[in-house]
Amino acid sequence: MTPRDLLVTLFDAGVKAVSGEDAVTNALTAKPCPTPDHIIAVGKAATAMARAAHALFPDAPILIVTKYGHSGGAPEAAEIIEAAHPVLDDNSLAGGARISAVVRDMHADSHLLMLVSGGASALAENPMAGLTLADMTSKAQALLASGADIHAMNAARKEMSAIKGGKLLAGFGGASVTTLAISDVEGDSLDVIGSGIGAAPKTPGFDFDPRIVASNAIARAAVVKTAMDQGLTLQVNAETLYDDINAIAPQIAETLKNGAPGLYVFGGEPTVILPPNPGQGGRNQALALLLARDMAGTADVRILVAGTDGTDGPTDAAGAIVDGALWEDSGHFALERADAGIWLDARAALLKTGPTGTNVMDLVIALKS
Ligand SMILES: Nc1ncnc2c1ncn2[C@@H]1O[C@H](COP(=O)(O)OP(=O)(O)O)[C@@H](O)[C@H]1O
Ligand SMILES: O=C(O)[C@@H](CO)OP(=O)(O)O
Repeated sequence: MTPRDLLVTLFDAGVKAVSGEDAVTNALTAKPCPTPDHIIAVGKAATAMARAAHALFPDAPILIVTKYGHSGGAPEAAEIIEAAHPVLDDNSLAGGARISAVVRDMHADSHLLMLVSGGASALAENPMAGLTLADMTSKAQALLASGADIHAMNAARKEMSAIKGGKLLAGFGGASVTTLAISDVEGDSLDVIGSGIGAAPKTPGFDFDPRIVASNAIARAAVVKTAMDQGLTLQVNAETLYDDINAIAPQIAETLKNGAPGLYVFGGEPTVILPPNPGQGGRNQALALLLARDMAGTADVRILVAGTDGTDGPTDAAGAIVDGALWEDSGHFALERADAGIWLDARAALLKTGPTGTNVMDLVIALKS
């Protein structure tokens, strides 16, 4: 296996361990929930999670609200709404309205199964009275471009929303709710995932069983296990990617240059400050290009940087694979213009997986020989 193939194999193993389908099947096999009267799946991994729930409860009606292009393979009878991400659009309002209606209309002894994954914040929205779609999109765009982390983004979203931060389930009049969530946030808190669309206020008037069924830590553990099965030595496994990419790249480069041969795995979700009129890329492609710069001239390290959802920013690449031989000075211009995607594509360094059916933030996997 080439080093590049090995990196892709390790990434695939990490993603598979947190796949929407396996996460839901395993959770409901380990601890079953009551037969749902309705299944609501919302987020980028909604289709995969819904498929697993449908296999267990084939008669339950299903509503899927997911990103454009992410509903392939959905159960035939499912009601599907596709919407925009990371900045919401009219369809996000349609998704939010439909979710609200389903929850509101459930009868007194009903059970609701909520399947939540990252992206739900933008994909389904119901603005507080007096706010328009334009109010919400301009706020989201400003926060995204300012490098705000997901906690700051979601605090603002909860204030403007009538269905986030536990407000959706506050309108549930049934008997019980099971929320299964795939975490794409630091700390794996249900209040933050999808801005808390599947969370409940402190003492809900129904039986509530919330569970985190997949996370970045679970993905990294699978990467490490697969690598060790191949005889590699683990040097670092850490969830430290929670800073600006310009701060993170030199730190990782130092660790790799000074460290022993073997496997280095980092997880998290770095932030990016975008220039006006950014080019093509995402935070993983930008971080990959920074690492190519910082590792330039080295011969013993190869690094994969990718989003586990398979779509890095508004592009069709998951991320990139770089090494010390890739860098050229034109990379500086690509970095300034936030155009890493074009630069990496021209050098056949992009990693394209297509939507993966899960989303547990990002992975940096490095092999030092
Ligand atoms: N041209 C670009 N270069 C680098 N980062 C970008 C670019 N365009 C968008 N981004 C970043 O992509 C992120 C949104 O990507 P996305 O993968 O959809 O989000 P998430 O993984 O949080 O769901 C934002 O952090 C944004 O700053
Ligand atoms: O939906 C959201 O609020 C967040 C966190 O779950 O996900 P994303 O960063 O994909 O928008």
